[in-house]
Amino acid sequence: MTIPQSFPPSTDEAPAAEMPARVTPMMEQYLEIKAANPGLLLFYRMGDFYELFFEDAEIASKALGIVLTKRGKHQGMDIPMCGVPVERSDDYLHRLIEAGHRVAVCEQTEDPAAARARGNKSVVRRDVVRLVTPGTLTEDTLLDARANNYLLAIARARASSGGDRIGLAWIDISTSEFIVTECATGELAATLSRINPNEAIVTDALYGDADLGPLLRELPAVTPLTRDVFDSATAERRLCDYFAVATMDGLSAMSRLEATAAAAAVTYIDRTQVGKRPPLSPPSREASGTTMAIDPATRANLELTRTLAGERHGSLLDAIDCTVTPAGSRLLAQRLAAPLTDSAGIARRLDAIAAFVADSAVRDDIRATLRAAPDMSRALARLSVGRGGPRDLAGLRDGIFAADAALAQLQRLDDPPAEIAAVMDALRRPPRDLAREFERALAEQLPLIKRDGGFVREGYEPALDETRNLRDASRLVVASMQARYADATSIKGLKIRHNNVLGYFVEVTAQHGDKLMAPPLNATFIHRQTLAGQVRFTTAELGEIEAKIANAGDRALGLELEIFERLCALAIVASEDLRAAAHAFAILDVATALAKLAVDDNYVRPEVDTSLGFAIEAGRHPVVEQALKRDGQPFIANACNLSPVPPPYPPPQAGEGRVGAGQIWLITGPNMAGKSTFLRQNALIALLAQIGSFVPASRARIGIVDRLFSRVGAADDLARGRSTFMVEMVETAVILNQASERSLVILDEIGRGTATFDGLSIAWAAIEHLHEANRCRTLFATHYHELTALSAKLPRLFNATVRVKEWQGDVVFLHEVLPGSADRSYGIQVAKLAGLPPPVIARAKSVLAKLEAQDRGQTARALADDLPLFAVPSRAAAELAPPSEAEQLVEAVKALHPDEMSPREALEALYALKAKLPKG
Ligand SMILES: Nc1ncnc2c1ncn2[C@@H]1O[C@H](COP(=O)(O)OP(=O)(O)OP(=O)(O)O)[C@@H](O)[C@H]1O
Repeated sequence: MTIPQSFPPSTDEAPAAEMPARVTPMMEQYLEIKAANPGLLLFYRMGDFYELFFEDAEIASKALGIVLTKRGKHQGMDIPMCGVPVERSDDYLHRLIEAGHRVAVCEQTEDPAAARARGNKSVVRRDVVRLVTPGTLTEDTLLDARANNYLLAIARARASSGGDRIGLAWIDISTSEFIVTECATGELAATLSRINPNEAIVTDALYGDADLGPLLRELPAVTPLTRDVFDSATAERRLCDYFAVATMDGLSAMSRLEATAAAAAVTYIDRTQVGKRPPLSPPSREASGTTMAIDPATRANLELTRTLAGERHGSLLDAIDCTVTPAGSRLLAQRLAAPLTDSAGIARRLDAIAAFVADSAVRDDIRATLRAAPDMSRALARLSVGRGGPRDLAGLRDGIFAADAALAQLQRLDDPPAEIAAVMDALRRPPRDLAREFERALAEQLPLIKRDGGFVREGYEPALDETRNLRDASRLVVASMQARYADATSIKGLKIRHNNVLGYFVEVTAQHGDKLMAPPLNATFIHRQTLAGQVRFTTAELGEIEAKIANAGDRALGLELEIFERLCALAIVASEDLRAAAHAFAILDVATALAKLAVDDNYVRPEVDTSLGFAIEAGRHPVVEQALKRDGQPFIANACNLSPVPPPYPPPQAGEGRVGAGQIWLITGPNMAGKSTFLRQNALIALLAQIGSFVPASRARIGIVDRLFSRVGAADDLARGRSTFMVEMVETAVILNQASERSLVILDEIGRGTATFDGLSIAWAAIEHLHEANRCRTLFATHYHELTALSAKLPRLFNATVRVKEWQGDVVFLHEVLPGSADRSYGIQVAKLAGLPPPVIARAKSVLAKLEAQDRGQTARALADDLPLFAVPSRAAAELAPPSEAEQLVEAVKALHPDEMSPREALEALYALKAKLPKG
């Protein structure tokens, strides 16, 4: 929008007259504030409304579906305007934020009377009190209770070892969590999809970067900022300032790059909260490699937190989420997004679940306690930025009492494992006096917002009781006045009512109106308003009593607000202890929920160690099993063994001798037999084991998986100009280039998106590469039965198939995974089941018969004999050839980002480049 520099005039806040010649003081103020907040919609407070003008009004009216009106003119043109009532502004804000907008909320910061006192033409002072952006929300109404709301700052720097490094800092101000980490640029996509931020901030230069820019612009909201926000030289100072400490050393160990991102995040929070600093936990550092790396495609394909259609229902998270509190649900989502790679950490979580599996009585009692406990961390965050209400104080009170209840219940556990012992310590922290004080202070029924008053309990503060009595006594006087007036005028239906515009008034029906307006009654009753059915009056006596009531009411509210601030301050002093207890509740919720899931759905404790093993007995798919159960269908459990050495317990249906040696399972089988389900269930079991959950199997031994890759399902990515096949190949390339021995790879029908022979050849070569170069644990499902010939040459390749039965020309799916290979796909039978017209089925059968006459299998067997299987170029060899000096120089220049460098950094870079030149 272009902001008009000169404006039609007016003398006050009344709507501008048609075609005035000067800028109104109010519009002048509006334009100044608008110019100071570029890129944001301005909610400009006028009485009970937030008004929007010009292009803001056009955008908001369209996004919110509200009426666009006009107010005065500018340069002969109407000024578009729309408004939202302050009372319901949260709802409108929510919709604007969802639609990707950011909003500056501008309030009146003085009483209109004070403005009038300054002179006729004075405009009420207004200031922006807050910028509402997707990553900096605190209100319950604006937040999803079950999901974290992260603001992520992303900083980039050149590492001393060469290549770029990325520093990341993410904060949920509604819960105070603050985490930092570093990664290589190649890991950014996986890291972003793990953090799943609601808003990211980056430098202008990074936003425009040819490589990383597109990745960033895929996030739900990205705000590019000027370089100073990401200035590494001032980062430490800004962080110290925020945390009010002399040095960050005592709070958190961070790299310079992490500190740069962290400082950018707190600077942005400072800006958006306009001076109110939400308390944040000191940044906790996430060391790289401590979580399982899962790239965005795998995350999406495995439908971890959302299905491919974008629904929570049907995702793994939805299937395993038995938590009873929003904070527990958030923690479970966090854990699922970042499975651990440290077996001790996993064991700690599993121990806690095991304790609650063993003691169902304690588990059920804890869950009942948690169900009634409020979301303390979000209540606390709202109170600390001045947006809390009486119910938030009550939330903290109830939370502390719930901590006592939970502690008593946990003490019934015989020998609490480490995680539960830590939870118990945290639950002891919040000061009990605080809860007792809140208990004494707060009334039974609490209003949502403090300005409504009435939340302080009678008897808590004598001065407040006195003022309230005065106010209530005056109200009684009004009641008796009504009776007296009715008597004196002989109008039975005379009422004294109240509204915000007129205050107290006498109301009679239209038929009695004339009587009060005629002598002698008109000496007492002063006409105020005539409506269709009623006439309204006031009297001098009523005016007086109204003033008394208003004064007493104002005084009472003032006292209540003072008490509120006092209580709020007490809570803030105890905020660290309260947050610790809130987090302990979340841990307890997750542990008891996963224990309940384990018991209800018959999950077992996995054995997770540092080996490269992978042996699942009677594994099931957690989501498909639940869906089948709802329909009364059983899920057929299947074993899987990808361990490099024979395990002590061979899977029940395994073939002779070969199972233990197989690292790649090549699964062939008819359509609809359950290949994809089998692939995914094994990946999900590994994932569940590493978040520290029991798993759907009768036994599972899993050597830590460092990266999980999947290539399943196919969808185009038209937005990025990629066809289905291209997407498939890009994802396959990532796997072949990056999977290591510790990775777990699942590949479903590689190569099916192209011509048969191209597809078969690609699948063939990919398996050889996985076997020889990647050497990772792999599940590979395919309809190319020719690939099974590879097992003759690849010693760690094992053929498995999903069994079906043919019955009267139809196919019956048994869903059993067995050693061996399928001889056919039964595609035509499945097509028949799907309802393809009989002539098409008949024709397909005859075409198939002809095609099968030309035996492709023979060619494949010959290929398996011929191919130089071990000629896969080793990565080490490729890495050995050192780059030339010229290549090194070019790489070094390419890696420079002049827009992100200070003059000093630029000079240093220049020296470094010069030093790289060949001597002489
Ligand atoms: N182990 C199982 N027990 C019971 N039902 C199963 C099992 N595995 C799969 N199913 C059912 O069979 C359906 C098809 O499974 P899936 O999609 O895994 O088959 P597929 O072999 O990959 O098929 P296609 O080759 O056509 O992609 C599933 O939706 C599920 O309802």
